[in-house]
Amino acid sequence: MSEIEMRPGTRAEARAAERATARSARTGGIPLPVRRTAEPATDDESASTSAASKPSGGRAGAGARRSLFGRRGETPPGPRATFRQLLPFVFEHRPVLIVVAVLSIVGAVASLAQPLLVGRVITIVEAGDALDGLVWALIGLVVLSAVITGYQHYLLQRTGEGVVLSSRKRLIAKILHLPIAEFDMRRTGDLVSRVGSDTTMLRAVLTQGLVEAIGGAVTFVGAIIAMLIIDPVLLGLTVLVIAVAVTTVTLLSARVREASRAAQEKVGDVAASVERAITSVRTIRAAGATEREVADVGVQAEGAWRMGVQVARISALIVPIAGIAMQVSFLVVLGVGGFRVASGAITIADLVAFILFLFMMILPLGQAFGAITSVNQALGALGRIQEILDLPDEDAHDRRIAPRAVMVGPANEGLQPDAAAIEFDDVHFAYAVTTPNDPADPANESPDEHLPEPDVTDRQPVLRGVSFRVPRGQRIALVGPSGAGKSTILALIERFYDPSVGTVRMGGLDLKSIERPELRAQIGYVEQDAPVLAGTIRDNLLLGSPDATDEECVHVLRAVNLGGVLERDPAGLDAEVGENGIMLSGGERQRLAIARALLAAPPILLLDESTSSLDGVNERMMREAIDAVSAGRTLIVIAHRLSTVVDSDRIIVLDEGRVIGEGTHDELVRAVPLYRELAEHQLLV
Ligand SMILES: Nc1ncnc2c1ncn2[C@@H]1O[C@H](COP(=O)(O)OP(=O)(O)OP(=O)(O)O)[C@@H](O)[C@H]1O
Repeated sequence: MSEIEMRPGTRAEARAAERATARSARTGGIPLPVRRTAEPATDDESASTSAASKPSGGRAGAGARRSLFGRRGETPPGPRATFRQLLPFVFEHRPVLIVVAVLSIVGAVASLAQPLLVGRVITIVEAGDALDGLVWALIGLVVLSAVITGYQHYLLQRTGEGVVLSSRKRLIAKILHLPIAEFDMRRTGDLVSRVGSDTTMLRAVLTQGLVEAIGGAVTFVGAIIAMLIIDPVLLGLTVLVIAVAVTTVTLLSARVREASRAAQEKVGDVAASVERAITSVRTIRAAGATEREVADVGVQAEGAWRMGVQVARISALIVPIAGIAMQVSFLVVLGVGGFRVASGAITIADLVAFILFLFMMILPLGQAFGAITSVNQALGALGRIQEILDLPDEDAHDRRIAPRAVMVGPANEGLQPDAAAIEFDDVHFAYAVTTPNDPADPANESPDEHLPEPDVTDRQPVLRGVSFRVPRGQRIALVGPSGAGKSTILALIERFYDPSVGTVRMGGLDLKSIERPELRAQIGYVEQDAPVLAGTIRDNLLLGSPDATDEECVHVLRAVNLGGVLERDPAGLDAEVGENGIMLSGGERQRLAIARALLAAPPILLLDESTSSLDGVNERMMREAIDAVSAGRTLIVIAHRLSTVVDSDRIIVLDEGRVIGEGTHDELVRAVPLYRELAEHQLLV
């Protein structure tokens, strides 16, 4: 299995490895011991980790990863959608579809009238009578059919685009509301592929599928009735041939659906690999790994190609089956029909009309076969879409446990003024990691759907009984070795995750009783990594405060020592920052993110200090920025350079998920060996 294929299943491990590599940089070059919680969780601890951090998408969650664990290159069954799940997407466009259906019926009737007119023309010509307006009527019918077909085609294409649009909107809205834990376990590229590629498959249902089948059905039934009237014997023979073809196609269609779903999953794998390669292009280049990455993505692309070819192979069987059915029935009708004309059972005009009706019957049959293929392909893709749509939102769990949040009305209503701004009370937490079972193990087969159940394994605790208080208006620093759990503490305050045991409070209220938007309105959060989005400086600043004026933007930029970036580019606030803010230095990115948080003027600011750009100038600028932002608000800073936080009101020292010391810099240097070690390495004592 390639490195890329392994990736999602081992994400936490990969992350741990990355952290290990970055460790010395993160501690400012201090050779701190790796603080890994190697011992197994106690019962108490593992119990404590379950509820909140389990991935919500249990079975569904496994689907995205399942293809990566396939047996001998086969893709095990993945998420499947039913025809009923497809209907809401189609029925959203009911009015247009009704128009199309009516047009189809009119077109079908116009088509059905043509053989009758042709038969009539032959009879009149045979009798030597005048045709009068019959030819014109025939031409009119042909033109009418063509116009109806063209307009119907346009309407269907347009509606197909509408289905793609609405499915994309629903999917992206759902993705952006998923619990953060879902993103820990899913590959970005695969999610992007579902929005981009899977949704387009739904279009085919309309353009080549369902609605044309309505007109087709009318033509088909009409033709059968006409043929029955003309010659039941000939019809019987024709139906026999066609019944064989229909049975074969129906059997093949299930395989089309499965192969199509697998093909879409492979496309998701390709997208995930491409996303990884592009987002890490500098690292890959620097590591001389470009060709290997190209080859790896190529392998993924070939996987997608192989599955695409498999779909083509199965679909290709359907086309000749329809063709053979048509030819055989034509030959049968021609041969047997010739005998019947010779024996006087039917006239030549009847035979010609019968043959024309035969074509009319076979055409919708071909359409129906096409519809079966495209509907099955769409169901394959819809399975992947529905898998995400069925996941609960971030706040779904809250709605179950707290139907009405304690805080109603303005965000700070209900907060107790004299309570601590933030308080951790015996908090335990572990990230849940879902590892798909090996599908090769029959014990893992779930009998009903043959889907291996994910094995949700609670991992070692990251926080173990953490308690501390952050009084209002104070500046608190969290320090400790890499992996001690500092960023996790901020993630719990933001409610990206909930504690497994214990309580986190804001203003005396359990965070779980505060609705997330209200909670987050109280908090500014500056992440450690990639905190800047592609776009302009203005885009970045206005992200959380869309109504801020230019003056306010410039003011916060200056407050964090970023006035310079405005001067060096004539575009000023409209200067582009590049993908992930690549056009800015690491320190500037961090300060731009602080400015963004500052603009919203939150009473509480969480700052996960960057581990990079720790040269003297940046460090000074960061210290000044922190001074500026701490005025009049509660500030919790994760510090990797103690110099930026020595003058904090209090410093909390964490190690292996526990608070091992708390106090001022001087107190901690005296009392906590780990802190003294940190301070010594950073030449602060
Ligand atoms: N999303 C996640 N999924 C699974 N494990 C995670 C996740 N985030 C962090 N961890 C693990 O939790 C532990 C604590 O991580 P955390 O980021 O809180 O540490 P930290 O003290 O902030 O480290 P650093 O100083 O290096 O940023 C680490 O072992 C890490 O691998």
